[in-house]
Amino acid sequence: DDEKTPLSAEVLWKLERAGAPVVSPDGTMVVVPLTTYDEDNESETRLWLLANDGSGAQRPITAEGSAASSPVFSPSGAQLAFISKRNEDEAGQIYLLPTAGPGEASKLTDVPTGVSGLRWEGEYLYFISSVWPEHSWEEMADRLKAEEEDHISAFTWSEMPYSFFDHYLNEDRKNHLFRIPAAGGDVEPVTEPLGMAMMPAGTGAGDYDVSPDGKHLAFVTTSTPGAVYSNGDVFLVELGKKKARNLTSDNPANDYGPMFSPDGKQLAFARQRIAGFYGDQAKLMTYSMASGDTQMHHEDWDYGVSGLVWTPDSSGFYGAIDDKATRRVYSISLDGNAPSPVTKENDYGALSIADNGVLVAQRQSALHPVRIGTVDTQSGDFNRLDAFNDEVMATVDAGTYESVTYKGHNGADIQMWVHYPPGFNPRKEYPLMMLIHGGPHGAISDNFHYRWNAQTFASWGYVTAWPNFHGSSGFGQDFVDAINPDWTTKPYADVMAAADFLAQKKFIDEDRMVAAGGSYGGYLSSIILGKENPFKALVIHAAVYDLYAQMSADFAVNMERFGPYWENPEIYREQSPHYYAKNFNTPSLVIHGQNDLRVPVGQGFELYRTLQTKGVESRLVYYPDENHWILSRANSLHWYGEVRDWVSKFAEPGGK
Ligand SMILES: CC(=O)N[C@@H](C)C(=O)N[C@@H](C)C(=O)O
Repeated sequence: DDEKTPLSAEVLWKLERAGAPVVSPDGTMVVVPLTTYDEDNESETRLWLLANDGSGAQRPITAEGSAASSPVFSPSGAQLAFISKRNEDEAGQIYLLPTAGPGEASKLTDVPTGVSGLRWEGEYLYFISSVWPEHSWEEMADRLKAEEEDHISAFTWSEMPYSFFDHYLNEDRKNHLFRIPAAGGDVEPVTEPLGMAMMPAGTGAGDYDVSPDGKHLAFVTTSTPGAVYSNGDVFLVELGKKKARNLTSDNPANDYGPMFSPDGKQLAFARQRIAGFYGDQAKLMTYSMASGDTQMHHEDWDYGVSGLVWTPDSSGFYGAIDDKATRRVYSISLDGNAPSPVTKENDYGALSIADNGVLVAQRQSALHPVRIGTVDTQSGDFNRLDAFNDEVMATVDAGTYESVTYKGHNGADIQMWVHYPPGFNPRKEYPLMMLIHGGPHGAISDNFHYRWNAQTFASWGYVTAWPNFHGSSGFGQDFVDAINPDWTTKPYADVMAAADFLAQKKFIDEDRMVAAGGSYGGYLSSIILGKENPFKALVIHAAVYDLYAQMSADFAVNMERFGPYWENPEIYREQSPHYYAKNFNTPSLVIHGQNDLRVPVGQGFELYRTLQTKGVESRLVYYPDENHWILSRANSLHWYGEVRDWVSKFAEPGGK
């Protein structure tokens, strides 16, 4: 169709990105944050109200020019609270808006350190703020101002952790929970009087809950504050009392996600059992508020629990479950019956449930961005409520894709998504772009990726492939853990077998094959660089290239679980890509962001310098203002351009 355009990187940035929806208590309204991007590299998030009454009505409810996020309904549904930084605000504050019609948002808080992790429980709005303990708000405001004026940029640390993903942590400030009456009044500290802070980084509304009668607080924090490796535990306290009880002290690994049942009788949470292994499948736990008994449910179910919401009758949950390269809604009861899938294909997430059981979710696929709708919990049907992006997507000439299964390491079945370019002609021969996912303990689901969009790569004239190699999640715990501590052997064999499998297809030109990966995918790409491989070029983004240097990251691969390199050197010696530099000879595009604290940038420079020293054709793309991910519009378009130029140079695009 001449009128249509491919799903180019430019088109990706025209799309509006819908965040997590929240449904009103009566199920009639859904509020969703929607982020748009403009050509000046600016973004804006506004809240949209979608009617769940069959009318299709939808409208923005927050002002243009004022970012808004984290919507929560009041228990009656008459009001909506959200976080926004507007007018004279120095940091994000709580704003309130009536849901019944047009109205101005009114400001509720004036917290100099800002608010996050918002929940509305009974009469109160609860929130998290990163504060200097035992300081008044006035003192903190003065301190912030003084910091701005003293021009000292140094951080100092005497304990761990010191960084998280893309920012350094200020050790003097702690994450604490506060509450304020929704009707207005003073902010009251909740966790400070307990002498316990919340997790030092990445903490949010999912890390605490208040019982329906407003009497108890459950929250997650580390039971090893200041330690190199933290152990998240669930603590319970009667609000107003000074001592919180650790409900999970018997478990050496993380317990998280506390959620009181609607009848208040049980506290659910998720449990991992292997310390230092983020890929450990989480098990569903309940703690009885009456008896104090803790129970694990569905121990033998070979899936991890995630995205849980309680059913209104407190009999069980719905969850968004990573399931063989899809993410499905499952019904998970507490009556002993096995969990059962509600939806079939694609990728569902961000579940929100109304008091009457209306279940709202995001749904996406490789061919369409996130949509918002209700899920019929009997039939699994999705009833879409939004019309976001329909106009733009109607102009897109997308290719097709399919799930295939091939034989990987030792003949094991490996699932792989294969994407074909628009106008694909199986009688022609196409170049292959092999994509290697990160983690490694995640999976490529049937979802719409903005940073690594397989259809965008395909639209350049490549067949693209995403194998879910050994170590990927959603295919059972043994499959996940099959690559520990040896990160190399099986995934490398799986990727080679994927290339072989595709090279045998008549539509693949085996002289035009390239591979690209980020993070762990960059690790495996650098391993491939040091081994025999069929690729004409590699793209190596934010690579874990030096397992020893990875020790300085916020994720010191394998160290906690299998011991540090000075105790078990062979693990790291065998598997660190930098040790195979002698064999490097595949042209490589190396990409890294300065603010990447998950895989610190030195590793990108180390790899580039090694390639240059060895005279291997290579190019370094360095983003001084990006993190592990390339997030700004201009830099992302640049990234896609660099990747396209590099792969095109070594594997000419298009069918021949
Ligand atoms: C656990 C983790 O963050 N691992 C990184 C090395 C990684 O591979 N990250 C992936 C998921 C990414 O794309 O950020």
